[in-house]
Amino acid sequence: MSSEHADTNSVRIAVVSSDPAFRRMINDQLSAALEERMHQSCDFQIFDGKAPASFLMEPTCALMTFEEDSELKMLSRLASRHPNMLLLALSGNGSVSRAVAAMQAGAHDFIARPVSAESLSDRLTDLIAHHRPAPHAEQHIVTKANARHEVYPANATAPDTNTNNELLRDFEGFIGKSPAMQGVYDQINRIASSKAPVFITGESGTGKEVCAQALHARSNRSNGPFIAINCSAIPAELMESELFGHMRGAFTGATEDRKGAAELADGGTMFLDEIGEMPVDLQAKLLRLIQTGSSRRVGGTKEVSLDIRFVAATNRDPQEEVRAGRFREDLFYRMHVLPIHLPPLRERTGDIMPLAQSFLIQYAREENKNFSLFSVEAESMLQAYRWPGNIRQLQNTIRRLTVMYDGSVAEAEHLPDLLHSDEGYESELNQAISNLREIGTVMAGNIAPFWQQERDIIEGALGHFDGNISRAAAALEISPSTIYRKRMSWAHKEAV
Ligand SMILES: Nc1ncnc2c1ncn2[C@@H]1O[C@H](COP(=O)(O)OP(=O)(O)OP(=O)(O)O)[C@@H](O)[C@H]1O
Repeated sequence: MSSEHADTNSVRIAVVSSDPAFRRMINDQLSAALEERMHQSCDFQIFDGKAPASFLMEPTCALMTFEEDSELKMLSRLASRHPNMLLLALSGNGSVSRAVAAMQAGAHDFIARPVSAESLSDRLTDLIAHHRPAPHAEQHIVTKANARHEVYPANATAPDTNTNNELLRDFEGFIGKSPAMQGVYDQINRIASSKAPVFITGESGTGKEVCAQALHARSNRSNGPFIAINCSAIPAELMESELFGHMRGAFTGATEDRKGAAELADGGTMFLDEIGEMPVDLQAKLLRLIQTGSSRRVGGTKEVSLDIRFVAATNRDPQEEVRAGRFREDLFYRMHVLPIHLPPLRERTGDIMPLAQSFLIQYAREENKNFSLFSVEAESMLQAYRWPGNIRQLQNTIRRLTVMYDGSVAEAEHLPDLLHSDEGYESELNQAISNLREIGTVMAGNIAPFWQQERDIIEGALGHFDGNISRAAAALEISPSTIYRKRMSWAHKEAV
């Protein structure tokens, strides 16, 4: 495994497998065999079943087990997102059709399992030595160097050349330079080297997993393992053995001794995603691990001392979960030492376009499309929308657009109906009105009709932006069509 002193030339290898025995083989045998064979240190990152949303630093190679047809999608996503990464698929079903399916999904090689650490390390050494990354030949990626020579259609805005290449991230996998995110990066920098637990909160899709990986990458244990456990994805009855491992015979089906996530994370970081979903009795055992730094396998008697940095995340209100008895109070206070909150996208609207632009370029490349820009109208709509599903929703919106349509400019009509509707705007207005009522500031006769006040606000914004409807709409976080519609209704009101 990666030593604490691994040099910067280490070979980065990602492992994605829901099979604990395979993960254990990698940890216990492959890493040493490979380092010996390659005469180079190797950094392993191990993921339990679900391929990560993104890597902080692209691995040279990824090993992925796939036993179900449904996993092919994940394989093909990994392959298309990381065209330069060597991708090795392994399956217990060594049939020709399985191998063909893997290669068609983008794997560079296919290996039937079981496979010994020695043959796997021989094969890997050979593949890595001969792997030539695909050149980044797609010309629709505008780089800083050639951006000045691009000609943009009249109704489109030139992309920010600092953000339109998905390889350009602002901070360890994050895109976004808003003051709110600068604050997050600053916090990550300040706390990364501490061993104290970190507790990340934030709505779904705000980047909590990206944040956990950034903390690991900036820590002095970045050469150690990063083990991610999604507590909502593991059945309750398997969770204890997933976390702590088990001894042979500990329960039906435990046919051999097995390390759990805790032992695998020794020397590195353990990310407990959706920690509030962990069964309460297991939370007590996790607390003990955090407090004592020692762990015992299910059915075992021996305690092992471990050196782990814990990072937990939840998209719920943890204090509310404590009140409801779903989250142990003692565990909450033990984990809640260094809190980080990821702000929702609607509170950092300045990040919307850099993110959208980067996703557009990335997905256009994956889908073999030419999209490279947004029209001014599309941009206004993206900026005006409130993105309740945050960055994940923005990502999905842009992916859908690149799959469904063609062209080089992403237009307003390529965006889903949701973004065209005024629903969000209307409900906010209603909320504002009821707030006003509540604080008793509405005094009949002493205040102008609502439509006139609304007109003053909108006309004020238009004046500020020299009559530019798109920019005024974006600033007011409403769609341009709302402004057109309101203007018609005021004309009508004034005429009567
Ligand atoms: N600032 C960002 N820049 C680029 N991509 C981001 C950013 N934030 C999030 N993402 C991407 O958005 C998607 C969702 O992020 P992530 O899984 O980290 O969110 P999450 O908060 O952990 O969500 P959940 O609570 O639903 O698990 C991922 O594909 C991630 O790579």
